[in-house]
Amino acid sequence: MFDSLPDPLLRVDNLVRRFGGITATDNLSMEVVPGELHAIIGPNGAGKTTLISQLTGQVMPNSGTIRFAGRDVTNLPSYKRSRLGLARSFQITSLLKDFSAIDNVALAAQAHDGHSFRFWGNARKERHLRESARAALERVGLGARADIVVSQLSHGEQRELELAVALATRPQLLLLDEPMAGLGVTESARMVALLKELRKEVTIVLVEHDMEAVFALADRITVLVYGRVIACDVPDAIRKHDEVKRAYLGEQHAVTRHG
Ligand SMILES: Nc1ncnc2c1ncn2[C@@H]1O[C@H](COP(=O)(O)OP(=O)(O)OP(=O)(O)O)[C@@H](O)[C@H]1O
Repeated sequence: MFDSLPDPLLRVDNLVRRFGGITATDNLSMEVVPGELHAIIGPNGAGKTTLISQLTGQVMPNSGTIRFAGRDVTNLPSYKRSRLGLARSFQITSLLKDFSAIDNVALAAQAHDGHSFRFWGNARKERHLRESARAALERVGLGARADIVVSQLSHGEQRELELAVALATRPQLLLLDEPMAGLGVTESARMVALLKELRKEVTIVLVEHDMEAVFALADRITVLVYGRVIACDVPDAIRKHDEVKRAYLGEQHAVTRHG
């Protein structure tokens, strides 16, 4: 995809995070360049979610640095990173089930603009919030479902709504933690098609166990095992990488064949 890599949008250097005796992030360094879809894969417990949580500021590292858009954000709280343009797709569990799809997106946009949730009534009235919320819903294909209450949306639609909520903050970098989890074949295909569109507009870091989706979408793939980066390369090279095959892809293949 790139002849020579542009300056990174995100740069992680020597990141370490321990939980008791476990080193969940073990001297990890990586870069994400503008415009790429960078996937992070690895076996269960490899430290993928812990890494994403450190990028957003929900978990603080023991040591190392995180630079985003040219700034050292290692010690910044989550809301300040969000203002700089770093967004994590909200989990379904954080959607407000009794509110409509558009209310959920408008509230997220409002919170990002720095208003308190106690003024949620305004999110229903303020035109610019409604308009940007509607635009975000259109982008994920939920335009016609804007007024449906979340609890009435299908699982796949709720996943799409999570994306719209993240997009409403107009991020420079979108962090997605397992967007395909729990989706059926048709819903997964829809999500892949949607991410193919979104990647044209926003840089994406994708944590995903669905290897078909990862290899269809990623420009580059970083492979984690026990909190360490064992490889970072384009999909074709990752597929052929001996240590990756041994540590992860080979093992998955064996599970699929015999499981
Ligand atoms: N809050 C925590 N307290 C204690 N240990 C934790 C905590 N969060 C993560 N861990 C441990 O850190 C390691 C990495 O976990 P993490 O959830 O980041 O892995 P993962 O690659 O996202 O796994 P999965 O693919 O199963 O989601 C695991 O050994 C996990 O048990």
